Amino acid sequence: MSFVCPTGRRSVLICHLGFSPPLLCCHSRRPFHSFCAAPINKVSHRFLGSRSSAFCYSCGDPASDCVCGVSVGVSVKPLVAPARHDLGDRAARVRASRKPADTSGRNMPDASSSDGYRNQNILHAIRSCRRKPLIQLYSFASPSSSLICASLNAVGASPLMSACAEEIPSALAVSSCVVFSTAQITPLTSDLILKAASLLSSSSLRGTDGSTSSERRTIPFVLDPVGAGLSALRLETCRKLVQLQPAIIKGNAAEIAALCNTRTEQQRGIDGDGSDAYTTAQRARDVGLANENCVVVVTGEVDYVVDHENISCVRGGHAMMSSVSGTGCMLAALLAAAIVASSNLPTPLSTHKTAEVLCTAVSACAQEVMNDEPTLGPEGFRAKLIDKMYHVSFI
Ligand SMILES: Nc1ncnc2c1ncn2[C@@H]1O[C@H](COP(=O)(O)OP(=O)(O)O)[C@@H](O)[C@H]1O
Ligand SMILES: Cc1ncsc1CCOP(=O)(O)O
Repeated sequence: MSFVCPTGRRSVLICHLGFSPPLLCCHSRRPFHSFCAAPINKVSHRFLGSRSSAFCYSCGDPASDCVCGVSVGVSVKPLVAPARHDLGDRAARVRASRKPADTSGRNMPDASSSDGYRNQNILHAIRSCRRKPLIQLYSFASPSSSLICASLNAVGASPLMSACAEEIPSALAVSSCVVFSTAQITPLTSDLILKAASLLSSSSLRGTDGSTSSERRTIPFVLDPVGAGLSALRLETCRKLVQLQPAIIKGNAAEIAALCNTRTEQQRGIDGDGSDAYTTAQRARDVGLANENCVVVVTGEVDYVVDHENISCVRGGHAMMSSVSGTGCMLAALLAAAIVASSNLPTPLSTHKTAEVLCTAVSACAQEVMNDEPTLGPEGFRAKLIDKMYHVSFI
């Protein structure tokens, strides 16, 4: 059964109304038997009676374990929770449409088993930054550029795609975080990227106030090794960037496998090739690609986030994401914005945690879009995904 918020802001759903007292609408504060987009941990404590418990509508987990960060509503159940299949029709459909657990990584911690930040809405945190995070992006392919710019703008960050060698110092001086991609690599862009990355890691970068980077905060960078296994130029450029210590490397399993030297055959295009993402994440840790200073995100049907000790997985999302060129690049750009937002939080998140909550939030948005409109095709999905991220909000 679904309801529309009286303020008209969001359509939400409550599966079961056997609770007391009535819930309050998060936007209008009027008694109303549903919630509107709100962090589930906040609403559950404030509005639920002692005889009720809340389950996230989006992921189906108990409120306290929910990691979606973009919950669109909760289903309210009596305290003694009935079997999961008894949840309301739509929630059951959501669960049925979830991606199957990948068996090889089955027993590993996933995002929902983490600490008190599990409900952190990182997209909201990006929007809440006092100054818009400015993300400088190098060498992204034109098919991805519009999606990257739209998604960064949607969450309240600013994209900058300066591609001029002479402009590197001034572009970097105003950047909050940088993303290097090999999407549209040429010998010229490779030089450009490496020049910019070297400047980032040197102490000679001057801030707009004349200070050097060593006197102010360091500017982190994210590496998106697009098609790393496709050509020697891509692989060599990525290898050199890895030496310069990216904060996050984000790639599909084929790309990360190429960086780990586990693939000898040529990658076919830029898409994932069905390599096992979990094994690849383990390998990234074993060979030191993922280390104390560098988190590796291996994307695919299940995303894996790995550093020198932890591997966690993020389930969710929708297969439609792999039908849209640029969703991987978009994720890299949003990860960069999330790094900035996280460092501005009163208690900054670790880079591992930042990557985990960002992947979770993007996956949840994608899943919600397709749950709302299962008949969407790739073009509609693309637009709705941006709109969904734009409307993510806290009460
Ligand atoms: N089958 C799938 N189901 C759910 N999400 C997916 C699927 N395939 C890819 N994604 C998501 O799409 C985004 C891009 O991942 P991927 O397609 O692996 O990257 P790339 O576009 O770089 O090859 C990630 O957020 C990932 O979680
Ligand atoms: C079409 C294309 N060609 C080189 S890079 C690129 C887009 C990459 O998109 P994705 O983010 O899905 O890897």
